[in-house]
Amino acid sequence: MIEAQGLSKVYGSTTAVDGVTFTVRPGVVTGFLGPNGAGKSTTMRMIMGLDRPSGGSVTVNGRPYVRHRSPLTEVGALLEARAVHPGRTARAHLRALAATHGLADRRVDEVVELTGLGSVARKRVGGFSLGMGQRLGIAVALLGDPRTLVLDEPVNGLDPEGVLWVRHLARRLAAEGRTVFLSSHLMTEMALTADHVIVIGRGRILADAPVRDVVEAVSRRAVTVRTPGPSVLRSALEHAGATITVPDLVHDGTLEVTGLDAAAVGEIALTAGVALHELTPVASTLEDAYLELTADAVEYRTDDLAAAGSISPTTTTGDQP
Ligand SMILES: Nc1ncnc2c1ncn2[C@@H]1O[C@H](COP(=O)(O)OP(=O)(O)OP(=O)(O)O)[C@@H](O)[C@H]1O
Repeated sequence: MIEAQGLSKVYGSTTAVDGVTFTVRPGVVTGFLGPNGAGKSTTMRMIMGLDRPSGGSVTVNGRPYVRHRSPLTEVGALLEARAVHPGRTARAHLRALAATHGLADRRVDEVVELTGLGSVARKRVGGFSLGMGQRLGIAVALLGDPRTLVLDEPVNGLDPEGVLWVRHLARRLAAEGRTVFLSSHLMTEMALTADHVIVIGRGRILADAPVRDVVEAVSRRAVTVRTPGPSVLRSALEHAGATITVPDLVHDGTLEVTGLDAAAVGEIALTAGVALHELTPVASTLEDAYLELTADAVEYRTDDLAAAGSISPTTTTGDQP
């Protein structure tokens, strides 16, 4: 379990992380999504005790990272810019780490096997591809058989087979009851891997909810409707507070409506006495939801989604620059 409470990090005039509060629970894969510079890596570094918070706190399995006596067996991490001596072999690197943490060499063999590094374990790390480097980083994270895993962009640089491998690994580790927190900017990948997502933008939490709720909150609010009476329907819908995002461009009576779900649009059409030839909720993906969440003013989007669905925003108020 990872618990952040009012966690902040300020670098000079940049507020990288702005008072975030969230809990990452065991038994599920939690995705950490956000555009570049959103504060994901900074948050993960604070979880791992590599950056000192400017405010608030974060604990792993009930304690700050630095207060764990054997942190490697408590939490394993893959963070960006991992420093590995390029002249060392992967196995030597893992054995050195294992030795300093009192772990048996047998565990090194296990993680080499688990991460598919068998064929390159005796090669120098300096010659590794990005993908092999990622696998080695994941091997390090798994070395202490930790209850909690923090993986920053674990699929970065992996080929499709590697991406699939990370997905299965993350799901298996969560199914074993571990806490799995992984960041990505690949929305589609996250939709397939994560059960729950925390979306961050400009250092603030934009959504903290099960993946399906984030997607539903967006899809519920976009509907395609086709009618022989578009102008009557349009004014009735606008009167009810909807926005017509795509007007009847090809003059076949098709409108795209946001702000109301399909049921509400159907009822308004009935009241207005307009026939409908089509009424289709627009299927959304996590990518749509994510783009919508991160596109606009933070507070508006957070409140809006919370009102539309069961998403509980962690951010409250505050002026966004
Ligand atoms: N050591 C540092 N010194 C100064 N500013 C920093 C430092 N680390 C991060 N920042 C700034 O803090 C903000 C958040 O950066 P962070 O790397 O946490 O974002 P991110 O979500 O991980 O983005 P990315 O996906 O690009 O890695 C950015 O504006 C970044 O420039």
